Amino acid sequence: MPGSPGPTTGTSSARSLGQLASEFGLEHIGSLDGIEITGVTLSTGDLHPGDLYVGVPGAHRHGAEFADQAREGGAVALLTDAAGAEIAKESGLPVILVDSPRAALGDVSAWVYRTNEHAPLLFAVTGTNGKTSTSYLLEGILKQMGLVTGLSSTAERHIGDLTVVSRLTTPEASEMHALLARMRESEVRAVAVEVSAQALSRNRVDGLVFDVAGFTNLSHDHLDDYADMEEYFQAKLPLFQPDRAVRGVVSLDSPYGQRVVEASRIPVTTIKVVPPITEGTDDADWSVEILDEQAAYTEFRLSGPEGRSLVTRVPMIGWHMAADAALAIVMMVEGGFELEAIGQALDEDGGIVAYLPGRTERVSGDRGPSVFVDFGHSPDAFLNTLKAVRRFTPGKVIMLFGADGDRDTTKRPEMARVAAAGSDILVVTDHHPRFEDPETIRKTLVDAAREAYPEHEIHEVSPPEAAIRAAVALAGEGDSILWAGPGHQDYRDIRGVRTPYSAREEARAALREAGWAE
Ligand SMILES: CC(=O)N[C@H]1[C@@H](OP(=O)(O)OP(=O)(O)OC[C@H]2O[C@@H](n3ccc(=O)[nH]c3=O)[C@H](O)[C@@H]2O)O[C@H](CO)[C@@H](O)[C@@H]1O[C@H](C)C(=O)N[C@@H](C)C(=O)N[C@H](CCC(=O)O)C(=O)O
Repeated sequence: MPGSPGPTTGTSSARSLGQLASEFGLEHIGSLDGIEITGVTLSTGDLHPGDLYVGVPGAHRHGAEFADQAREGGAVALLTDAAGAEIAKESGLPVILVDSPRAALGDVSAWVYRTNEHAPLLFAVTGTNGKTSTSYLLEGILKQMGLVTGLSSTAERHIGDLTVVSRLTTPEASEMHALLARMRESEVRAVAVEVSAQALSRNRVDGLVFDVAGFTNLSHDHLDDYADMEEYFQAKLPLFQPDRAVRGVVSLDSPYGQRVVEASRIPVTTIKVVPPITEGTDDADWSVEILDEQAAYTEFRLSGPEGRSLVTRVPMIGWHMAADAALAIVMMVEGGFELEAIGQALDEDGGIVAYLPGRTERVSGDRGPSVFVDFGHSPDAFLNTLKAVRRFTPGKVIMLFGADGDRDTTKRPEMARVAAAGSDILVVTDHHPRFEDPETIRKTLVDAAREAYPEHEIHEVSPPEAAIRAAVALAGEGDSILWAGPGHQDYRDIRGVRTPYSAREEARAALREAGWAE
């Protein structure tokens, strides 16, 4: 079942529905006598027999409309609001009433799954860019320290060595707690969780208190969901309050970092790259100095209080990846690990060992142009990745990208301008058009780039299969192609249909066809 962590296997025993109602002081309709629940879900798509189905009023439908389907799938009760109870009154399911099912979901799930009994060390990472990278790097370094780890990220969820597909960056609270219960059964000791602003706005991490919360940066994104940057910024702040995290590590590399520090009500440690990326920020507790940038790795020195320091390598390109790795290390230090022990473990392996699917992932071999596939889809992400690629590219930098349909449209012109400014050649193509006309999206991008850089070489090629082949045909030995946007994803959303598609596979095929790879 995609996205579902699956049922727990029994070490988390069933809980009495009557006890749940009395524990939370909740009213109910129908008898709860003898009813046992083994899980919680708010989606019939993720339902397991024995679940409590939570009927949430959604953007499109009230979840209670699916109560019959839930009962047929094995749900033993419904938790919903008064409107939901009215909708589901013929379902035959006993109903527990709450004012806001979404707001109740986290605490109820934590109780059902006993999440806070023997909880692993919990790390949360938030920010516009670098959430996935920092989470994977945390997981990688924790593994190098010999721990059994868990991961919840945009790309994948990991329970030890088992991989579960991700649908949302941060799963709904019921799925999150079920995931943590599975992790406990697998004796996971430390978990890295990517926390989106949407997750904080929609109660998806309720019922959890993270040991350490990390902030990467904030820049233009998600203005389809938030009225402006200020509202988007404010959505991040609840993570840095005592009911959500014990301590925080905040990067000062974006101007918003300083404001996160000021608004936090938990002890916060700061980190920043030197020389600074953002002028005028305070000195940070920890600093990151980039020592060497190569196509295969970035080497950096991390220096902190009391003369502590380490030098290591992250197997990714760009200062921003070193910043993410350093943030992960300082989060571990705040989580109780000794910097010296971390340094020793990394030295034994020649640096950090982590594979980040579709994060400036090099898909080319030794011959021909270097080709990188990246997930970055904001102006800031484009800027950093293009700078990194430029640094080790002796020849031309070709930027291939498109923009998301039915998502923040205001960032498109800036994406195009940044893409043109940092490249020698632009190839504009399609990404997920969703319900928008792909040609119109491409036109916005091409027009914005042309207006800002009239002399720039721009090609408009659709579909992306043809665009990557066009980019490869324009490239030679010593050149680089950066394909920004699709990253790890294995589909394209075209008019609501997820068509199987992998940019990484397409890029490899294009290189083979051009004779650059076997
Ligand atoms: C805007 C938003 O967050 N929407 C989420 C919301 O959908 P919705 O309110 O439209 O739900 P609905 O279709 O009205 O259905 C109402 C309820 O009925 C249930 N239902 C519905 C149909 C059915 O057959 N069975 C069923 O049980 C649904 O699970 C839901 O609980 O509840 C759904 C169920 O959990 C989510 O899948 C859905 O996320 C959608 C897919 C989404 O795209 N969310 C984005 C905005 C998001 O959260 N993005 C961030 C991105 C972060 C980043 O890029 O950094 C993320 O964390 O992923």
